[in-house]
Amino acid sequence: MTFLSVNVNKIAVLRNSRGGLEPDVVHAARTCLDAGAHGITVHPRPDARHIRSDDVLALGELTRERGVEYNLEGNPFAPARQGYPGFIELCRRVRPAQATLVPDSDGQITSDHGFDFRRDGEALRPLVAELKSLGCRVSLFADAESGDFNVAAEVGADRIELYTGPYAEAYGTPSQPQAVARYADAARRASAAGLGINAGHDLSQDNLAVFVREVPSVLEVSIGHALIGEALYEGLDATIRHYLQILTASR
Ligand SMILES: CC(=O)[C@@H](O)[C@H](O)COP(=O)(O)O
Ligand SMILES: NCC(=O)COP(=O)(O)O
Repeated sequence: MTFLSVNVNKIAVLRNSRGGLEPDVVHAARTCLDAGAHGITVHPRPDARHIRSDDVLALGELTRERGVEYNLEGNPFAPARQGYPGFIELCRRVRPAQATLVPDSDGQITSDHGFDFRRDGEALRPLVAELKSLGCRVSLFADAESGDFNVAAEVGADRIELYTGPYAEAYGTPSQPQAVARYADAARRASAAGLGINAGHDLSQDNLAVFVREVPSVLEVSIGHALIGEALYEGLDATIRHYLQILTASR
């Protein structure tokens, strides 16, 4: 079964909009895990617009206590600044089970592309090596169109995370079949290069079933934005259970 890692960034967006401690990111993450989610994802950004360093540490403790996967995502090249020690330093402090490296620029609204492995490979190599020495599985954010998964494998990555924004955009439109075919092809090429496959960005209860049914070997999806929105209507516990039903039925 494809694992569900719940991204709780959006809980922190709501909390930060007023200051204070509510809604509580750790409480929300615990509720997701109680409902059966396999892990927790966060993607702290240097501007600390949502998840902050203290959240990263607190969720590290929760996931360790619960024995579940912690997936820390972020840009390893963004410099440290006041309140943000840098992505690799956060990984040194919490040693997440999985570190997902994402090439986003500071101030970007959200992630919108994967690595150019030919251009970025040599810069990634020592970072991947350090993360692996910390005990992290390393995943690299990737576009389905990338032709260079062999380079990602060669610099030491264990997995790629397919950036599913374009799939979500194509879903329900006449270009859905071509989009699905592109992702299925990407997954086959990445598997052939020896990489495991994760996927994420703008996945939802609407578009998830087709993705996991048609794209082979997806080990994990990380989902946040749509899921937290859906939880406003359905409740967090019920929403997680619906996602798990979708993933179980698509096995
Ligand atoms: C890499 C990825 O697709 C997600 O981590 C996404 O970028 C979430 O980040 P935001 O919640 O800041 O949009
Ligand atoms: N890696 C993708 C992720 O964590 C969640 O992305 P989204 O569902 O918030 O778009």
